[in-house]
Amino acid sequence: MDKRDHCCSTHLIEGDGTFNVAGVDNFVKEIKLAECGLSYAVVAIMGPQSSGKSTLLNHLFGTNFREMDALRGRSQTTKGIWMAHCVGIEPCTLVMDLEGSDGRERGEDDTAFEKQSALFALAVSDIVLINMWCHDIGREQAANKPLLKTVFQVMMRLFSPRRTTLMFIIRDKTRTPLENLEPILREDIQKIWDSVPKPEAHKETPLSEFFNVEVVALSSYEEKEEQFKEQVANLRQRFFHSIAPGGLAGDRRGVVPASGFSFSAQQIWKVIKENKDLDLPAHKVMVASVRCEEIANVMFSSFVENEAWRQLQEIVQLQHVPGFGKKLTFILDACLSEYDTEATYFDEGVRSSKRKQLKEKLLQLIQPAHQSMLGHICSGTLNRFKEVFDSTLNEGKGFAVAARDCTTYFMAQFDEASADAQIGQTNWDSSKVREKLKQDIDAHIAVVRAAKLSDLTTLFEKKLNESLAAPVEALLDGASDDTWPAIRKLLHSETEAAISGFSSAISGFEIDDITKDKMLVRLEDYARGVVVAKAKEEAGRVLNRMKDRFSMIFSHDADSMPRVWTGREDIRAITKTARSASLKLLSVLAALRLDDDADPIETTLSLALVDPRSGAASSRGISADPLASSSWDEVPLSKTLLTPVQCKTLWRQFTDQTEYIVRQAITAQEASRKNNNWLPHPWFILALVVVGLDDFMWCLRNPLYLGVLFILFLLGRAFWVQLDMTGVFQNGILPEILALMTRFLPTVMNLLRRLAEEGQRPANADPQQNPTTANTLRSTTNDYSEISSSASSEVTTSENGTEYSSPSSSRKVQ
Ligand SMILES: Nc1nc2c(ncn2[C@@H]2O[C@H](COP(=O)(O)OP(=O)(O)OP(=O)(O)O)[C@@H](O)[C@H]2O)c(=O)[nH]1
Repeated sequence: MDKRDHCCSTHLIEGDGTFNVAGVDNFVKEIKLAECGLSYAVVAIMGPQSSGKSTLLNHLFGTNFREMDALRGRSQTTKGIWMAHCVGIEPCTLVMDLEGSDGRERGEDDTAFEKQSALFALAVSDIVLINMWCHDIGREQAANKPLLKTVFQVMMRLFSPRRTTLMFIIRDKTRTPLENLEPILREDIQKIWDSVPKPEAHKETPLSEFFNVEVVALSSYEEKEEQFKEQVANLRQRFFHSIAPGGLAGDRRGVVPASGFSFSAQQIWKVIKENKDLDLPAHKVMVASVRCEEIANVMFSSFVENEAWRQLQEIVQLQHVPGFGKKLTFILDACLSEYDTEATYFDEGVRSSKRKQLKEKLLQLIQPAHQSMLGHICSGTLNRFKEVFDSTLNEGKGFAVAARDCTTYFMAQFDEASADAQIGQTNWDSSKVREKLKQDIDAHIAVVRAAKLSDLTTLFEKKLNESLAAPVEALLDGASDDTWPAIRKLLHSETEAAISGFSSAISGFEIDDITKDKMLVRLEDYARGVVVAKAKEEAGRVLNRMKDRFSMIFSHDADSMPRVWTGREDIRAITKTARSASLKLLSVLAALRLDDDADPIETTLSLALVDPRSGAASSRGISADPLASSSWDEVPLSKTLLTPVQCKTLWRQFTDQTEYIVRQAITAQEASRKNNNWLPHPWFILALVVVGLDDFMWCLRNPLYLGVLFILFLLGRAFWVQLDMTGVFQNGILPEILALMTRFLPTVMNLLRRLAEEGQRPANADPQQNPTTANTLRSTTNDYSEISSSASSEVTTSENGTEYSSPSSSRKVQ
């Protein structure tokens, strides 16, 4: 197997100058270089081609660099730069085998790669071994002189922050002791150093400031192998703990952390290839910046993929997660700690700045989850507040106290929960969410408060309605002098009771005095409003009420028994009483009297409607009709239920619509009288008196006389009816006798004509169409014409919106 395929070595830079990125990365992973931090050393070897460099390294570090086969002659075996991991040396030591200088393969003039690789070795290594033949010491044309010159020249382009160890390995040492050779060598080195042109800043800088020069002599491997191996074994000891102070790689300034080695070497080679000066301190910062960025990105990705975080993120979308803050703090801490560990050896400024950026990125990532968590806390707290608040109110606790206690308790609960959700690495402020929760709680309290107060108000209004509406209706229906005092008393007592109950019911709300007074006044107004509404309602149907009352009184006796019209009743007196009672109803409902103020309405109505011929009304005359007005004296419009004009119209409708009842009663009374009258007709009695019983009997015996008497009776009766004698004599006897004389002749003529017509009509003609009969009935009822009014009524709308129906459409009282 090719020894170069061994896993612990790699071709770092190929012969054509290509940096083997993938190979180096694999190599670094293989030897776990990244875990070494700063505890590693890099050794490089330079020297003429085929000078036994690979042989020395393999014996010194246990590597497996390809060595030239001695039998095949001296030719180039190492091309470019190789790197291997030293076996069994602590700390981790990397060794680079450089292509030999002054090689025939590249030609005499091609020294570019030689310079580049020398500069690379100086920039990357802690120890540079310079392999040289013993016989070259002191020689003017020594093979190592151009190499040393190159090393010193390129050193000027390297802003090195540390001293590199230059270890000269003298191969094939002779019998001349090293003590004699070393000064000659150092003198040679100094000469070369002095001959190298330096920049102004380093004109006087001694070689020792840049290099720690060491000299080691080895016997020939080919001729004295045993001695060679022994000397190499001794030399190997010097590479143990080489990074300790005073060791070969003791100056650790500017060392790139092991995890950045690959990148650093790559960048250095890139700069060298571009033939630029190499600013190692700036390079170190650049490497730190790139590597810390890389580490931060890896940490961020691993956080995103972290199973614990993913679960937490998923659950918190749906529900409250107990211990959210602690869990997330732990995951974040682990992530940042890992970053710290990885980036610990890089430049502190760069490291901190990249850590800050990583933390910001992580916090940005987790913030939505934290917000969700606060949202759950907020909504959960609000919901529990609502439940507890409701149950506290149901337990009977005062509203204001319950609201205060619950608010304090649940705000504290929120504070506790939000502290639990707080992430250690942040100082996120939850005050806005807290403020929002407080607003939500206050809004809920306000809504519940308004609802409770509304319920209470409705309850007490309902109670007032129940305790006032029906009793007031009953009181108004029973209209009497005591109606309004009774209503006032009822209103007062019920209002007092409601206010007292309402006051104690709202005491727990801790309402300020002004608002409370307003609420009580509203309740008081409501009670008054119930009475006013009921009074208006009753006023609107006063006509029916009046008719009902009239009908009730007219049709029932003092014992509330239905009347039977026998003829002995005084219909006039009964009618008057019933009308007075109805008028009382009208006067009671004409105005609101809730403030104990007397008014003249009843007197005015009585004088104007029941007894218009007496009192003030008649004395003032027709033009001073007290009801011809739309307002009452001493009664404001606000308290007027029925205006005088409306009362007058209502009264007219009332009398019209009740006239029928009176007529019926009169008819019934007449019929009853007729049925019960057993005396002879007055004419008969008069005839008896005038002609005496004998003559009367004679008349009865003589049919002719009887016929004449009958004709005379019929004529007399006809005259009586035609001349309307009953009505006539009501106006006085003398004037009517004169009037009769003027009407007598036309009446006789009319009578004769009608008798002639009667004689021609069929015997079974309709008796109802007989005007004589009708006139007879009219004359009978004429006595009561003054009671009823013939005024026709019309549809009238009162001020309070009540429609008064015309007699034709209104319901007749039966
Ligand atoms: N004289 C002498 N020859 C040696 C010594 N060590 C090794 N050699 C021989 O030198 C030859 C070259 O050996 P390498 O180790 O391949 O030399 P190198 O410097 O690595 O060669 P390149 O990689 O091609 O530059 C081999 O034949 C070795 O046997 C030594 O100490 N003295």
